[in-house]
Amino acid sequence: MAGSGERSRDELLEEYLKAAVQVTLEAGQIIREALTSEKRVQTKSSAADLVTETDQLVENLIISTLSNKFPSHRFIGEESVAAGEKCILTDDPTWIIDPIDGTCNFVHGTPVVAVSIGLSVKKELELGVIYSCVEEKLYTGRKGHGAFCNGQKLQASTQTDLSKALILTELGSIRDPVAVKMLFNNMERLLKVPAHGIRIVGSAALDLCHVAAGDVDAFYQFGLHCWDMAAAAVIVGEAGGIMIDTAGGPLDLMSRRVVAAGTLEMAYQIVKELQPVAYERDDSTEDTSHSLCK
Ligand SMILES: O=P(O)(O)O[C@H]1[C@H](O)[C@@H](O)[C@H](O)[C@H](O)[C@@H]1O
Ligand SMILES: [Mg+2]
Ligand SMILES: [Mg+2]
Repeated sequence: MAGSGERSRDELLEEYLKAAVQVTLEAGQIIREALTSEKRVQTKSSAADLVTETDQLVENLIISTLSNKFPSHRFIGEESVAAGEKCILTDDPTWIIDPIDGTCNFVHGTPVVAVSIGLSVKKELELGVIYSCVEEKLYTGRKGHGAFCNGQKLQASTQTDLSKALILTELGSIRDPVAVKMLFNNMERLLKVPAHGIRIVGSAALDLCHVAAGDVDAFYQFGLHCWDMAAAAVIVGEAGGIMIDTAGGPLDLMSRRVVAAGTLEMAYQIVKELQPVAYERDDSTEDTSHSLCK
């Protein structure tokens, strides 16, 4: 039991959640205000993998704010990793940050953009905050304490039949013809079941919030990153949903692939239809770029 001077683990996690919410709302306002302004756009792993000065400014704001409050914490940020920082998860409290999820939407002024901040402690995802900046919908989840959208409790879908499912996915920023063909093949296989429909909104984090809210039945993707999934893994789990590997095993945060659904039965039916698209892991240190998608 913590002494009177020390805070309990529960109090610490509550403090972490509060700090994450505060900086997420601040970041969301910056993004909302910059949505229709002139942007300086650069590319990363492909001509469709975009980054703007707002992504970088927001990530710096989040990291500086949280590291000032919690100096012993570590950070995995999408744009810091793009600038060469390592994407390695240790036992230390680690914030896993996507400053703008939906940057391509942001560049085009499409109002489907989010900030995503997850926290891992001893390699366990403990809390997640995702803010849909234009809708002003704040999704939060803390392990063992439920998931909420603007304070309303979230409950994932109970649908177990793939032929009655509405599914979300993302094609990502890969433009290699073979990989694109494989991504479309997976969509075709699901439509042949036939699933009710497949939708693409351009933000994996918001896709996963829809799974947590129960207004779609499942999401899957090959090619997303740990910062797209970290916060959502807590929110989906706390809403009664499930996030697993595309091969059916437990979620592997660094694997660049995921199936999320309201029920395990739904997730397994999707796993059965999917053919793998191999991407280099987020935490990969070898040079495998010749054989894997980036
Ligand atoms: O780069 P941001 O942070 O916008 O993340 C998106 C990826 O770029 C897409 O490839 C991916 O398909 C998802 O849409 C993901 O949300
Ligand atoms: Mg992202
Ligand atoms: Mg991003």
